[in-house]
Amino acid sequence: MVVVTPSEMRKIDQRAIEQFGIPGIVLMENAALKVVEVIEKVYSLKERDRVVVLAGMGNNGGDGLAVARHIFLKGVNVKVFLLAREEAVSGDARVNLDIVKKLGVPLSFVRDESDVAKLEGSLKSVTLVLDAIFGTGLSRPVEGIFAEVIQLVNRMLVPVVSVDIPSGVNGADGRVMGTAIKAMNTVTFGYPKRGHLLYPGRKYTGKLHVVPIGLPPDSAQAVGAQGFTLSEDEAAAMLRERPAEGHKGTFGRVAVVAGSTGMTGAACLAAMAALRSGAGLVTLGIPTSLNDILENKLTEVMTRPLEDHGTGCLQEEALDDVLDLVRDADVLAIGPGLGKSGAVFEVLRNILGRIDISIVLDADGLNHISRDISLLSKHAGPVVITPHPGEMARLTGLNVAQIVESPVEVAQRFSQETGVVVLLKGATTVVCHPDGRVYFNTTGNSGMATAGSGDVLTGIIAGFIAQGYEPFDAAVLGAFVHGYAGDLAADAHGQAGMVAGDILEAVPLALKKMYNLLAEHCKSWSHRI
Ligand SMILES: NC(=O)C1=CN([C@@H]2O[C@H](COP(=O)(O)OP(=O)(O)OC[C@H]3O[C@@H](n4cnc5c(N)ncnc54)[C@H](O)[C@@H]3O)[C@@H](O)[C@H]2O)[C@@H](O)CC1
Ligand SMILES: [K+]
Repeated sequence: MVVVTPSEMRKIDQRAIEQFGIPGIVLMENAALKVVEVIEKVYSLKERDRVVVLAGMGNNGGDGLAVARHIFLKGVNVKVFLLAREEAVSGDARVNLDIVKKLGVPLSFVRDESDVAKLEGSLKSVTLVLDAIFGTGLSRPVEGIFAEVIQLVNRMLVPVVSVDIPSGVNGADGRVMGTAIKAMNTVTFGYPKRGHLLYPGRKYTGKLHVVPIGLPPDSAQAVGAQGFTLSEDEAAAMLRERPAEGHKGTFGRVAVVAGSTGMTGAACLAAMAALRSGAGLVTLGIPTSLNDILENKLTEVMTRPLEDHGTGCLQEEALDDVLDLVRDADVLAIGPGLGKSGAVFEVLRNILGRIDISIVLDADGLNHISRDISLLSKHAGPVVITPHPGEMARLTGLNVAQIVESPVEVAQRFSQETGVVVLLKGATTVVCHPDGRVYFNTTGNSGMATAGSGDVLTGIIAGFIAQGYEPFDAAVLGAFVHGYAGDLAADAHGQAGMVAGDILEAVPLALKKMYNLLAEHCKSWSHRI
């Protein structure tokens, strides 16, 4: 599903109106009818119910006024509070304001403290509040009477449906502009906006309903939108067929170089995740002193001892063996638990210059690369990096707060500057392609913020690349499957106590569910597993 920015949405609306001659008031009416449909489905309003509509001066307010009219005509007790002077309302919103007035829909103005007190009285016995104060036209921080009204609604803990986006949430990046409505449901038009999917906006949005309003087909593509998210169906549709006649080689070979003393778990999780995501063969390169431990811990993964001079940490002399290990592989996952010694940096530096298979670079691998990010551009094959905000901070020289505030901008810029696929982990993980595409991942939960979770993700992505997925698709699907497995793990164990091993164990089940979904959609295919 395509995800747009407010400015792309403005272009989409403009194009529908100017190039296709669909009047703006028609789009507004379609939008309002869809909001009414969702409200009826979720709340099944009766005549005795009381609805308060909060309308701003723009088209978002216009939508709210049109919804108020429809609810009024159904006989429901509705009251509109307009947060604007009447003269300030123009265009399509004005048309709807005039209709509301002529129909006699109860209408009050909120201009000062005493009006806010009146609103508070009305909110005491309300069934539902419709928030149509600001939409995608929000252009500055919310202050004054607007902030007071929003905070009042949040304080009263009444059920809120937001029109298009919770008022106060920035549609471009999910930032709260001073204060914002906490909605239980949000009905948005045509396409989800980035602000619905990025935190904190995602939390304020509640359940998101994306409804059609009669826009011309492929509107988002026509204005060059490059954001997207995946529903379960869409993610399942990305899965590659697993040929019945396939053998180990068909499903690819993964080399994992990981681990050091005290960090053998990272190596195990990454290597096993590659197998669990469907790769045919996985070989783990591991410092020699740790080989016996790994041989014991792992059954299906092959191991390859690498020179460590008894230190439990990779030494420069390991390079030839690493190059040999990689010779037969389709992809190299390198980094988890490798440690911070200079020798590891030397190995990494030499590998990047000498091989051309895809590389998934994570954890300590990324910390080493921060010393010289030009190495990323030197690699002849595709590179996927999977930093968390701390690692992204080291890579870019920014601080963590800057990364968390603008994850998409930072990841996108880094991807474009270095030519690598950047998967930036977060509550909403984003994946950026150097060509500008951005994926917003919505699976997963905060129980996944647990040691080793990222190692599992690295393994899954490598496993997908080995099976022939394009590196960007592997990262996108990897983020989806990792989060999906995390959700299954949380169902089984709860978010507090789940550990990375639970996520790993749930990966095959997540994949099975997705393959089954795919099979349901195309019954004729023969790859149900
Ligand atoms: N044809 C269209 O363009 C359609 C637009 N639709 C609705 O229109 C909305 C966008 O409408 P608009 O562009 O009119 O914008 P909004 O209705 O979101 O609000 C913009 C108005 O609020 C003011 N404003 C912005 N930030 C403010 C702040 N912090 N404090 C006080 N005032 C502030 C602006 O100056 C402007 O007057 C969408 O969210 C959607 O709900 C829908 O009706 C569908 C069709
Ligand atoms: K709104």
